[in-house]
Amino acid sequence: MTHLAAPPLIRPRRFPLLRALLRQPTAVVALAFLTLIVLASLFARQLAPYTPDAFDLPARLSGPTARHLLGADELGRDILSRLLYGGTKALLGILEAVLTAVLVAVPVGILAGYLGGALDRAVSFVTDLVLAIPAIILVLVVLTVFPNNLNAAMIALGLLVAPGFARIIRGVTLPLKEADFVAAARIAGVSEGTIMARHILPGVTRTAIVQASFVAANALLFAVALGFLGLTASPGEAEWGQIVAAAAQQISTQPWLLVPSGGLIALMALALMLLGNALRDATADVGSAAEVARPARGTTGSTPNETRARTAASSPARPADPAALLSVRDLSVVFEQRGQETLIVDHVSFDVHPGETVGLVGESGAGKSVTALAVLRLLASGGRIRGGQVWFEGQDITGLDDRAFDRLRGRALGLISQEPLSSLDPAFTVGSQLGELVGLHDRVSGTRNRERCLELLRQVQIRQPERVLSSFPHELSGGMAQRVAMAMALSGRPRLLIADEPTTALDVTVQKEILGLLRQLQEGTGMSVLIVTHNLGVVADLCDRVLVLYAGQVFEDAAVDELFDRPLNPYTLGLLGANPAHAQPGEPLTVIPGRVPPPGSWPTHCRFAARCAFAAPECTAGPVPLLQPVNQHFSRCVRIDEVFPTAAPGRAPHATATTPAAGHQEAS
Ligand SMILES: Nc1ncnc2c1ncn2[C@@H]1O[C@H](COP(=O)(O)OP(=O)(O)OP(=O)(O)O)[C@@H](O)[C@H]1O
Repeated sequence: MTHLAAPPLIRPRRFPLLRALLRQPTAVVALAFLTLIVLASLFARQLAPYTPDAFDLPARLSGPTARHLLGADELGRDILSRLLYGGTKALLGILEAVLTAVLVAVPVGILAGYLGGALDRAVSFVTDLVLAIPAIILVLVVLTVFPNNLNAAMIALGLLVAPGFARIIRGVTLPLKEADFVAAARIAGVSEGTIMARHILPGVTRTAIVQASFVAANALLFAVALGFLGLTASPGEAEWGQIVAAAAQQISTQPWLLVPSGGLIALMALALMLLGNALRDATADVGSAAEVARPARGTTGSTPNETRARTAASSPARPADPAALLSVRDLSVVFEQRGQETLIVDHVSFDVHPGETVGLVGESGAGKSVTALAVLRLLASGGRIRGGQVWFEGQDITGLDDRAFDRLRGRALGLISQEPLSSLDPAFTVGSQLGELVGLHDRVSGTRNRERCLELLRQVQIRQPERVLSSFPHELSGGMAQRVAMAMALSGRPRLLIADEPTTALDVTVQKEILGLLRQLQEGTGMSVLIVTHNLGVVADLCDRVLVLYAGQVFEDAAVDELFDRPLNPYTLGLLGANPAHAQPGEPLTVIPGRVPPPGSWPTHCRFAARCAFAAPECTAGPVPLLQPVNQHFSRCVRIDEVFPTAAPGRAPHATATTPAAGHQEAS
């Protein structure tokens, strides 16, 4: 029997972006360098060995010496001191440009993306216009109005880069606007202004930081260029552009002079760019959830609808459950075909606790298998996880490299598929294939290897294990092949077994045996099971919890008894109504009218609305969030109150979402 280690607690991590940034050596070096320059400039008076204009004529045009560490210019002025004193002006200019750009671009980008319409078109027009005119020309115009004024020039620069910056923020706002928690806040009656400030703004912050660092790098080069041309500094002033200009004039007599000033500016620009790149990578590491705003905290005196909507608002961004063996959060999967990506699994979240069996049900094409296979990184070619996290035993395994993940899969994570024969090589005996796995996991050979193989075959209740060991796969019946496949999955002593429709290919009596075996194995080993099935009977028999998927989304997530006693989603009602186990003799079986919309043509509103008997205008008004009307019972339906007055405990649903029809229909 496998003893489960208590999963380590997931400690909430603070400052995830900073942590991700500090894991990158280039970012650490760039940050350290920039901090040094800022501090040195701020404390120039204390640090500089001379005043910026102190002459030392004997030392003129000297290279580095003990008196002048970075050399002296054509008048014998100390280069180090001049660079230190000139830093404040350049850094202030950068700050002005960045602040102007951020203060304009972030609100404008959010407003344009969130409100759309005329404002969006106006921003788009202004952006195109500004991008068509070279920034330097507009800054020169500003400098003719405000001669020699770096502040005016840098504010103008900030205004000029703001439209492009705003366009990026707008792009990040668009998907956030469609997020479930934003829909929930809207349904709860939260004002648009509050939604933008509390839900959208935190979601665009990281993008804004990355962009700001690129603006800073450009602003530095711009400020130096203006100083170099003498447009924002007087000749001989201790200003970085002027220091470079003076050094450039002496290039033939003392080329060294360009090294400190040019080097400093080049290194600073490089550090800012590297920091921007590192921030972008760090943002990607932290995950797409990085762009998901924290939901609003509930307030006292909320109406039930508001409370529900807020509860739901927390669900897409709800943290991984530290008590869960497997915690999937906001998992999205796309398939690419002919260069086009189609969303198949859309922000699916669920937990599997130690020893728990969780069922994934839904009609064909709902995304059940893709969800399960994505957890195991076994997506068919063209499939890709686009977002979300998978936590296993308290560890975020989303970012594990393939080698580390391989060590997990096949050991802690096992799989049995719907086609057992496909997991067996027809060219080798069962003994040879099972023995190979035992050798890999237990590092035993010879008699001990064979003993373990026999033990595994007995564990899956194969009566003549010796004979089966020497059999080839084609000599096995379907049920026998599935038992062998289970023995192979068990050889790594999995803590979680993913069973992808394990009985689909088997006849009814064998199905029962295999399901009974699965239950016994689960109880005997304490492992958890995630089972993909069409069959609600299997769910009722085997599962502790069930997740109803529809068109790539979770429609209902509840404990099994709760789901069967008190379904809170019209789609689940439809599935239950269509279950042949509930058919009355002589009565026609009910079916859900219509078909599941195929991936790529999902509406932005409730995906089930077109087939739902309870559909009302609010169902097609916008995206429908996953609500939590009852503790640990989630449902994606905006009409729970009206359709299921049952949300109050103990009351059964009065209505069915299905229409009568002749014929037979399971969940598929
Ligand atoms: N290899 C693939 N290439 C392209 N699209 C795929 C691929 N595999 C799955 N899909 C898409 O993903 C959708 C969901 O597939 P999935 O196998 O997860 O459905 P399911 O809910 O398990 O249904 P079923 O019970 O019929 O297996 C399919 O309808 C299909 O559009």
